Amino acid sequence: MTTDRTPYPDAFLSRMRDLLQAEYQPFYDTFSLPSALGLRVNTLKTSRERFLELAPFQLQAVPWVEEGFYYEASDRPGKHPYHAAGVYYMQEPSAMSVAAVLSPAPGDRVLDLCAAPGGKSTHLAAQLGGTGLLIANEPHPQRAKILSENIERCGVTNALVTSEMPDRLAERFPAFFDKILVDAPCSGEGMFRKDPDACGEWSPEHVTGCALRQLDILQAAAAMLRAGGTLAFSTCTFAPEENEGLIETFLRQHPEFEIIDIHTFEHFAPGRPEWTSGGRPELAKTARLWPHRLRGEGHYVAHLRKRDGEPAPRKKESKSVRLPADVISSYRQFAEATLRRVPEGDYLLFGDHLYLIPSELQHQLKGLKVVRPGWHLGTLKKNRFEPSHALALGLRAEEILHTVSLAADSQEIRQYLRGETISMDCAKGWVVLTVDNFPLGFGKQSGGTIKNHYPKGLRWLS
Ligand SMILES: C[S@@+](CC[C@H](N)C(=O)[O-])C[C@H]1O[C@@H](n2cnc3c(N)ncnc32)[C@H](O)[C@@H]1O
Repeated sequence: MTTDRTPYPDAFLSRMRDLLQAEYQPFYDTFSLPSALGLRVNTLKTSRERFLELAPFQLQAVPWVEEGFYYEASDRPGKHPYHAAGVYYMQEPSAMSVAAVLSPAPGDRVLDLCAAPGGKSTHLAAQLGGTGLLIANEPHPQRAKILSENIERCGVTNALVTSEMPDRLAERFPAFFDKILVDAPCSGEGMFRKDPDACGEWSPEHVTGCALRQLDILQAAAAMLRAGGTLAFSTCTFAPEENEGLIETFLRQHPEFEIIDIHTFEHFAPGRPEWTSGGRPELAKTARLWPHRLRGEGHYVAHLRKRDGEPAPRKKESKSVRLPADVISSYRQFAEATLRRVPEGDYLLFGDHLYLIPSELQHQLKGLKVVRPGWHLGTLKKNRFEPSHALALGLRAEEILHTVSLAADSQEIRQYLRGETISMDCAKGWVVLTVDNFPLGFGKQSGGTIKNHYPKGLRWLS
């Protein structure tokens, strides 16, 4: 039931009033304020400083993430060619805190278990800087596709996208990962202001159901973390059952885990042990992001370390699978004629599609639903090689022999993003079109015209 004043369920509001007491009014007042809009610079593509020189937006720094900025609605960054080039990811500012807490180190094996649409996966990938390995998993097939497109747009070359239930992955990857993120499906109370329709599904029973599902997901995550590894658990809800209460239940069942204090970020408020049945004081080391205390939506983050358990399996020297010689030679012929750096490593042929994949996973993927097995290089078509969009977006302009550099406000950029041909005399054959030196995609020049290879599904409407 809702009051006629707000779309928010009465039971939700009265629970928040009981929990927050004197803080309830400032909390409640935020529901009539606009949500903060955020974008995060993709450091796989550029630095924070260079972005600030180039970006035509009204930006203010998000205090808890160096790469994060607030923008104004009139900036419309989703309509700028930089977005198509993966220069930034539009992400709710509080949500940026989670990868900042998990903070993977170069070379880590990282799992993002509930990953679509990919805000936190692309942040984790940027932190890895092309090293190590990221598995971004999303069980819902349609959402996994969107996740995969975002991984591609952001130029991530060391990630796999899977679409599995967590327990199926846990069978395959025991004690495998150094860092795991569980950004759990939740009752979404923290997003009610941004999206009042999200209230429709809410009920006290829904909250209980979410907590049960989160515990299952956490159990699978625990099995996949190596001894000494760390795990971040986050939700965008206020319900204690899905936050401190869930972590308390998990710790009771998993004494090998401990909470790491994340109060190095001054804007975060401590977790609330008094809102759980057991009241374990260390729950105060988890963090709550409150909309009345910072410029962002409601979020909860817990950072856990697995003290002991199985060590990570050693990296296996897997024998790379040999591909037919004509496949490799057709790829190399293309790459040597088009690129300054030829991406090489362990290849995988998936139908006609050629990928580079992390070698240690060659034999672990069989039987899993894999949406993107690695960096898609291109497709073999009757003895010729056609490069993929992912190849263009995973390269830096300096790594490409022939680029056509377009200004962000040029007519040609809009033509290209709409899928139109462009009249231009440049190097014959494959070229990469760039916006201010950020690759946007392939085209093929002949007779003074560049044929458009920007993917049909991504094209801008006229
Ligand atoms: C909060 S969203 C993730 C947002 C994402 N991390 C991001 O930053 O863009 C939770 C995701 O978990 C997925 N999900 C639902 N049930 C799941 C399950 N049992 N195991 C793993 N993920 C699940 C949902 O489809 C949804 O995409």
